[in-house]
Amino acid sequence: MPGDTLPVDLNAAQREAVKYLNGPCLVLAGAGSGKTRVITQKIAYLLRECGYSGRHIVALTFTNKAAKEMSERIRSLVDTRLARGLTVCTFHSLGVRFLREEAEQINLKPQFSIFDATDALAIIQELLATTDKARLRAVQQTISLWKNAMLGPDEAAQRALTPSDEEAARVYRSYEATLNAYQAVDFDDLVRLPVRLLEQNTAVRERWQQRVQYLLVDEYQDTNECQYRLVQLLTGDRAQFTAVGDDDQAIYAWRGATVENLAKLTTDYANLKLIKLEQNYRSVQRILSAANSVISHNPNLFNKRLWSEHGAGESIGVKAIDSDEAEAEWVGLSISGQRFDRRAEWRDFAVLYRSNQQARVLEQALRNLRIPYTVSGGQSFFDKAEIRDVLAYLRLLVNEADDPSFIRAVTTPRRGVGQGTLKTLGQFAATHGISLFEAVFQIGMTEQLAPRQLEPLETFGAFINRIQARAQKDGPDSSAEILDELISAIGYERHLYDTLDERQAQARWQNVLDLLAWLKRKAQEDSLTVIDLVQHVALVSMLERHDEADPDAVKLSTLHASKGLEYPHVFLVGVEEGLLPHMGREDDEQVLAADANMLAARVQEERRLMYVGITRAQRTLTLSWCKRRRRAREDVVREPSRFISEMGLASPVDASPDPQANYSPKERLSALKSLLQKT
Ligand SMILES: Nc1ncnc2c1ncn2[C@@H]1O[C@H](COP(=O)(O)OP(=O)(O)OP(=O)(O)O)[C@@H](O)[C@H]1O
Ligand SMILES: [Mg+2]
Repeated sequence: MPGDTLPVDLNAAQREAVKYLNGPCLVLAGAGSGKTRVITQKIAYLLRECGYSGRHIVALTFTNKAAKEMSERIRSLVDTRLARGLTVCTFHSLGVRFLREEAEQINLKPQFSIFDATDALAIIQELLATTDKARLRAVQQTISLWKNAMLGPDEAAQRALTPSDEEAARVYRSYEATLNAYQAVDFDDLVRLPVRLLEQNTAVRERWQQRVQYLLVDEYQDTNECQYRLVQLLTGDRAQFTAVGDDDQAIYAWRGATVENLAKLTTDYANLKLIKLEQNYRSVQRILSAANSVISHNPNLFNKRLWSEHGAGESIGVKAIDSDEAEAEWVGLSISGQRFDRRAEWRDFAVLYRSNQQARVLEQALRNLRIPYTVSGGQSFFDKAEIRDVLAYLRLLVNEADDPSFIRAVTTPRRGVGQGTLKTLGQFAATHGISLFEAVFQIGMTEQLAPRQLEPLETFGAFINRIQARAQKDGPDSSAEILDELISAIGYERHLYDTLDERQAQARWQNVLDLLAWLKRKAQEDSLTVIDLVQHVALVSMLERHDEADPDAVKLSTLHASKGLEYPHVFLVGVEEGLLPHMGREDDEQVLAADANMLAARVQEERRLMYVGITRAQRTLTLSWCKRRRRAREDVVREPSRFISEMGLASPVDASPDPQANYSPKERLSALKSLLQKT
């Protein structure tokens, strides 16, 4: 029998959740109630007390960062030896591992490429032959929703009712064929393909069910249909799993996630153990009350109310400011002042916002004030041109069939391969059903290209082959060396200085160096070969930036990316109608205005996002909204968000928690001076 050496810092309900092993278990509870803690402690319990081997436990988190934090936490709780083989990762990373092992079963090479949203959009653009961004994105979104609902091109075509869905269904078919030709999968496939294989192939299913003896899922409310199926298939009839979630924090409906998955568990598993947690360990009571008050305006599936022993805390501040620039500066000054007054660290502060576009002014203001900061959830580092350039080479090394990477690599830096050459090469490849890279070695025999066209192609081919041979032969120890060799052989630094002004070239080269340093560190830490690295990178680019180290810096983050995290002091900026709740672009606004149900659903999802934001705060929360904001080069008049009045604050407008926060810079400076004199 397992002993009872659970740590004392679990309450009765948490303990029950940790120790429950008689089948499926759902922990349903509000923010900060220790759901994630239940998962970590349960893994430790399984390893230490119940004789589970790490190899048989899989824990799924929502982001790579959350996975990393969870692994570290577990390693601090149990002996490294015990945790060996343990899998803590995102659904998508698990999908990559699965597909690499099972690739042959679905006619995929284990070195398949993973296409991110930008790659996918480029393919759709080519197929649709339009540059209308809104239309492209709509098609992409529709395909993605179909994939997540496990609908293939045929089924999609059958169900398509509107002309735009019919168009999307046509594109879907060619899109699949294109991915196939490139030996590539997109993000949705990382879950969809494993599900399909597990459903169709009994031997594979039994093997995986043997392997996954206990499964844990964090942030369960944001799983989609496909992810739900994966959980079911991996755990089989034994259904040994624990899912934790909070329906009030479901913020990914727009990506096909469905909170109904929570309710569905209760119907699919008659023996489901449902555990609720009610004590919040994160925030002071005022913050919790505000969160409870806002979310009570939504209809919900499960009723829950949180309480905290942390005391009332300071009152929540709401600041109205003239413009977004003034708001950013005010936030920066307040943080500096509070850091001093509260003897806090920079890392104790987070600034959260609804939309990525808000980051730019905030970054500018913090830079001006010399406040260190990191940004997460922003425009991905991996979307920068220089990063995509370098990664194209790596992707091509790993998967020769990746034509988009071939084109990018062979033309950057310029090496005398022009559009005409590429076109001839493309036609040759298409006629023979081979990749562009293969075509390089075969087209020479046909005299379709002049010698001066052929020569740079062949040189390029030989160069890639040479490095490829090393990458395939050498183990993780050589990853760093191979990377260095590749970058210097490409001559990328010189290319940047040749094509850009010095300042830009310098900035971009620095990004490349950062990428290399990060790749090398990853290779070393996790003992990854160049091939492993490339697939790893594709996943990181999905949600988060490469901010793995935790420097003492203020955290700037979108609300979406702040999920699951906590900070002593939170500034929630831009709390305005139109921005939070977000109504999207103008065309979106019109669509919403015409459809009451859609509008209501949107506002509810935005309200949950507001709830997520409020509940990130441990000790203080300050909101701000701007009377005017720049929108597409125009100043637009704004109103405070309805969510502010829904918080039920005593005197909502301009009630600042910290009287000093209302000081002008000059006043603040003198306040600081006087404080300095006193101490
Ligand atoms: N029993 C406990 N005793 C003391 N502290 C606890 C306890 N349970 C959780 N905590 C702490 O409370 C905070 C919130 O816990 P955790 O992050 O696990 O909550 P959560 O329910 O996952 O929140 P979210 O919904 O935001 O993801 C953490 O700092 C955690 O260490
Ligand atoms: Mg959590």
